[in-house]
Amino acid sequence: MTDQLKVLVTGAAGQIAYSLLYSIANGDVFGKNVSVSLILLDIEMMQEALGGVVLELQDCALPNLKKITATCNVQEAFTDIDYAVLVGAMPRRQGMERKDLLKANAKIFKEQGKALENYAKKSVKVLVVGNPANTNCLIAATCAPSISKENFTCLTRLDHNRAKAQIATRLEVATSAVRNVIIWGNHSSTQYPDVRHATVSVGDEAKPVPLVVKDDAWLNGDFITTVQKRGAAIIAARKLSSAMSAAKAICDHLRDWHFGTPKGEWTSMGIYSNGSNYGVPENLIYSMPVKIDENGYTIVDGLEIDDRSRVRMDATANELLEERNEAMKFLSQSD
Ligand SMILES: NC(=O)C1=CN([C@@H]2O[C@H](COP(=O)(O)OP(=O)(O)OC[C@H]3O[C@@H](n4cnc5c(N)ncnc54)[C@H](O)[C@@H]3O)[C@@H](O)[C@H]2O)C=CC1
Ligand SMILES: O=C(O)CCC(=O)C(=O)O
Repeated sequence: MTDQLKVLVTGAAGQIAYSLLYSIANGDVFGKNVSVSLILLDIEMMQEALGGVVLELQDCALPNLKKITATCNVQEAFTDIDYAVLVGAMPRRQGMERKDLLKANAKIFKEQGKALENYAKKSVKVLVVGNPANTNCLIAATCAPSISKENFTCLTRLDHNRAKAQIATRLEVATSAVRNVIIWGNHSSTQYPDVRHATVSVGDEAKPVPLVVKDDAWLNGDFITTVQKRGAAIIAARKLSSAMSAAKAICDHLRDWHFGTPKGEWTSMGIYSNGSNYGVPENLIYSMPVKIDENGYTIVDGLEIDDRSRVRMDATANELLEERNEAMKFLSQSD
């Protein structure tokens, strides 16, 4: 494993980045033995604020942090990077759906997809966070045809963590006792948080979550809608979208992608669908359960999908197909 990494974070003067950068720079994501060069990209207007973030990172006196580059220059930002954490995008406000951001944010991911194609290492691993995350990720992947589609992922780990926490709270157990929840589909209110295959540790035994919860009405009702609408609930309360929990989820996603998932566990990631898993259409970024090792991720296969799940999985795929149609219109427009 390499002992030096070049990590780009976009939207670096924004609120998620403010909660994220310390953990990356401190070695909590890529390990304490790796020195990290951080590249911080934000738009020109934000350079003064970004300068302040640099001052603070310097003042943290972190031994792992080899170099910090703050820039609004896309070529400088994307050159030779190992990881691209694409956060920079407009967040939604109260009353909006995430897909309402597509028009504003598609051009960012078109430009950054091209920059990945032209300047990044071909092995670069890309995590798209900016909303609508799945479709922005598809846009970036489409604009970077020489980079493997497997290297493009979007963040659904926040939804995964939310699902886990809801079950743990309900059962009054630690979140670490709950394993193998799944988020299927879009990072939107159509996502399907699925605990049919999840387990909870009771003593030495891992028991199926539905058997321990013993409340199918809750699992098929309020549990699902709470996870689906959690982002909106946070916006309503904070008048700002989630940042601390988003940053934590980004760290979890990157750490698992870099080091692998724990034995016997899977996680949820928005990944490229080639059309051969769980009836998900080809050429979508769709969240699925994956296990990760030194060879990359593999989709957990063979999980039984019941009729109710099928309907939910198709509904979120249909929303992604609609978003893709919109996105392709933006891609066909000249710059
Ligand atoms: N997938 C997920 O689970 C989550 C996604 N999000 C999304 O992440 C995005 C960022 O959220 P926040 O940090 O709260 O927003 P923010 O508004 O605090 O920060 C966004 C930053 O991106 C910058 N930016 C805009 N265009 C850029 C470009 N072309 N290149 C580089 N930087 C650019 C802005 O100047 C700003 O500093 C939003 O789209 C939000 O909806 C937020 C939480 C969870
Ligand atoms: O909900 C949003 O639009 C922004 C934040 C987000 O994606 C989330 O909290 O899940």
